Amino acid sequence: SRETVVVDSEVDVIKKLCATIEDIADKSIKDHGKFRVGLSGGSLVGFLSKGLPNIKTDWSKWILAFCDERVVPFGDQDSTYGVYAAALCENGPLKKEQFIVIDPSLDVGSAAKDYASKLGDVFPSASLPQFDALLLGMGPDGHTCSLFPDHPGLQVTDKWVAPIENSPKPPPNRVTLTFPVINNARYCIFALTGQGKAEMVKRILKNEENLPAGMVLPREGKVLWILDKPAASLL
Ligand SMILES: O=C(O)[C@H](O)[C@@H](O)[C@H](O)[C@H](O)COP(=O)(O)O
Repeated sequence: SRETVVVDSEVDVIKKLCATIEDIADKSIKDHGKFRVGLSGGSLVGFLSKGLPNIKTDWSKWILAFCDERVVPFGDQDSTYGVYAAALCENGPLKKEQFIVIDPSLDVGSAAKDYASKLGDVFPSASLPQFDALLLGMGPDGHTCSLFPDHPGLQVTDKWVAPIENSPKPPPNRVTLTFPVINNARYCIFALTGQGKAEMVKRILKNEENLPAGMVLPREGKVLWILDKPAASLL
């Protein structure tokens, strides 16, 4: 099922996003003792860096993986893990050991295989990883994770993690969760702000065009789009 919530501003998007995460984390920890969440990069990093430290949760039960990650050294400004670690570990509530990270020293294909096996350790008995929540953004072209329009990565169904070597959004080399994993999540949450996303939001949520972000429809789970007024202005 898909739900859309429109709030006034970015501050409200952050509040709604973090309140929703707090609630899902609480339910997940009560249900199976862990909260297994996938993080995206882009503007979501800023939203979570600002909002997460305020939530009430048992941080020790969190396991954080990445919906997609750039295959660059962790110290590189393009490393999504690197930015989250600086924001949430150095003097924040999380420890680096709680993050499931790629091995950036590998080539992209090997990094994808390596990451899939690390996910296997997090979801030991599963035939398919089932994240409690995947936190997503959407690019102005309708991409999400590192799954881009008209890109072969969209069709991958025999892998949990796909290598992307020609990402239209720099840097070019990334690994990304694939749709079998994405649509096996209990919750997928998009957080979008700004007029720059309005056209694509309309094409996906109103016109139902088949773009990557619109293909996020968890089989048994829920997808929630949290938009500020500018991003929702064409709905
Ligand atoms: O690593 C990445 O680049 C992100 O995972 C990417 O998928 C992001 O979510 C979208 O590009 C939206 O980015 P913005 O929110 O910054 O527009």
